[in-house]
Amino acid sequence: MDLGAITKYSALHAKPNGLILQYGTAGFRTKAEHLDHVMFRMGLLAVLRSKQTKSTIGVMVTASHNPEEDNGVKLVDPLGEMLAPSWEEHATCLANAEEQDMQRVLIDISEKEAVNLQQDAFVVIGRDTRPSSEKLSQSVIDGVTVLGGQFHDYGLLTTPQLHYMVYCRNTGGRYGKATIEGYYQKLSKAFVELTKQASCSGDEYRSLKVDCANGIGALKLREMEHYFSQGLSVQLFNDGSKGKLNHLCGADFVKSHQKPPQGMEIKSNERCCSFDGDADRIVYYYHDTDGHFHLIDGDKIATLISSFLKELLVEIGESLNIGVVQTAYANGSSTRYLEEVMKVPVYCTKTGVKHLHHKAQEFDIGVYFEANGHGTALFSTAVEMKIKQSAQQLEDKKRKAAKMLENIIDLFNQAAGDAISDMLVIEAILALKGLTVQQWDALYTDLPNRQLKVQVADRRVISTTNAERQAVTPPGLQEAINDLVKKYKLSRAFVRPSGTEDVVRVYAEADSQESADHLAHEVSLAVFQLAGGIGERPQPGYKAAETTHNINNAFGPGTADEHTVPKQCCDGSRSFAKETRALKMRSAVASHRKLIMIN
Ligand SMILES: CC(=O)N[C@H]1[C@@H](OP(=O)(O)O)O[C@H](CO)[C@@H](O)[C@@H]1O
Ligand SMILES: [Mg+2]
Repeated sequence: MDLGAITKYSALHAKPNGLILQYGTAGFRTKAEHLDHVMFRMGLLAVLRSKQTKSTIGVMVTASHNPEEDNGVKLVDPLGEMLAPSWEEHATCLANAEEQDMQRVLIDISEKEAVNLQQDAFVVIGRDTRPSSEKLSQSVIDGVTVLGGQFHDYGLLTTPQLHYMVYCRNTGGRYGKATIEGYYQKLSKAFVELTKQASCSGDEYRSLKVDCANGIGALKLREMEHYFSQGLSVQLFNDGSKGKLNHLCGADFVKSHQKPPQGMEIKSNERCCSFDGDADRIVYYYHDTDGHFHLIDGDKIATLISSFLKELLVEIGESLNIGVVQTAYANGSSTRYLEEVMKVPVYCTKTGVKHLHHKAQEFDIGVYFEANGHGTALFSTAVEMKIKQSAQQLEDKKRKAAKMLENIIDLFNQAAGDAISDMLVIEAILALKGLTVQQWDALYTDLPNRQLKVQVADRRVISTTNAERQAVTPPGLQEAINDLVKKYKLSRAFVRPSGTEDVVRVYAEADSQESADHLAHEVSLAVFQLAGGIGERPQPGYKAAETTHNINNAFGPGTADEHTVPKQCCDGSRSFAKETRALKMRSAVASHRKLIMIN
């Protein structure tokens, strides 16, 4: 380690005084202008991690669904997964070290992790379309180079494409070719093979409207579309030619506001979907003939996928264990449907895909999705081999099912949730099963729900257990929530400190939108009173409703307030549900009566 060179170059990427950032659920995220030193230092850290693991490490420059002015960075571990937790701590230490402490921190990390400094290092870098991303990724490269690491800069990539590249490079090409062409070819070949097998189609034309959030997804989907055009025609909206990244569009906007994005004209019953800013999340939606908006979120995507996989396994005659992994945000109706109707075991983990991913790895086939549309399916190596064999050996119908499963396995991005890959999986399943978007939506009816956020002086006063569904501290909070939940039917509520913003999130679910709204408000008040609320008391009518563009994993001076956008009013999004869903809900409520109540 040339400590002199590190000190010299580090001074060119100086840390702003007093700024403290934390490696959160999705790496570092804050205003782009505060990130130069973090990028340089993550270049250094990626080299150490690469030396330690003797593998290629990825660095992705993106702030996903955050506003265009923000940016962020995260490291990708050898099998394309999120950085190991102990290294997240190193990342936080290194990012916050004062200039004079940099050498010591680097040596500390190397010693603690027994890094062989003589080992070669290789780092691959990708970035999204933000104006700040190119310069910031150059700072990553500076960090890599000064520690003597080799690198390959992929330039513009979606986040899951970078995860794919890392996975390919560390598995000797068995997973696929580590080029953008390799990615397009692997996925498209599997998709075209699958759709060729579809004899009937629920929708007359296989066409789909895609809102690309004015982000990288537009560029990559445009590059890719001719590879799979035989099986699907896509119409791109919010492709970055005029609108601002993530502004009033994208998966996060659609999910949290439960309304369509701007810039997309939707005719009734047309199938539409939205990507987020770095194309690792996807949600579907449509307008029914009465003009009502229907959202199909990650929970319903997981249901479609797992039921299809289960059917194929039955057809092949294989009894492999398949599990679905969700978080506490999963709609209660989805969990119930999966467990009681589909008879699939469901597990709940903490928020953040790294938790879901790890749990999903425990099954032969693990399907995981966050409600916001981030997820994928994982297949154990043994399953992949078994299915490959079956696709060669079995007869007729069974063989056809095994072949389908083989292609589906290739179509998933098993390194990370991937909007493009998930979109193709969903389109293939709908075509193969001859399902329309309405039929898919009708699998179950979501319980009305509400998400709010509350500002407190220090969100760390809230600690949770049981996959974040129960608050352990501050004292009295969980008891207060229990009492409130008892007042409503089919109700459930929980609170947790966000890992990406300086807020406490509140989630409530009940038999009607009014009840869910009331419960969420009352729980917000309990948080405000018992967990040190600051600013205005939560008001009914959702002044403190979830907004799309709030960030904060910063604790330092000049960070918290600066990055919190003014609270917006939510439009009570599901008001349409009041009249039109009354009927549907009655039957959902009736069937829920059989359930053991979570309250
Ligand atoms: C309720 C919710 O959607 N939370 C999101 C959000 O995490 P929070 O820890 O809730 O801020 O950002 C994460 C990273 O993108 C994502 O994994 C997660 O699902
Ligand atoms: Mg994202």
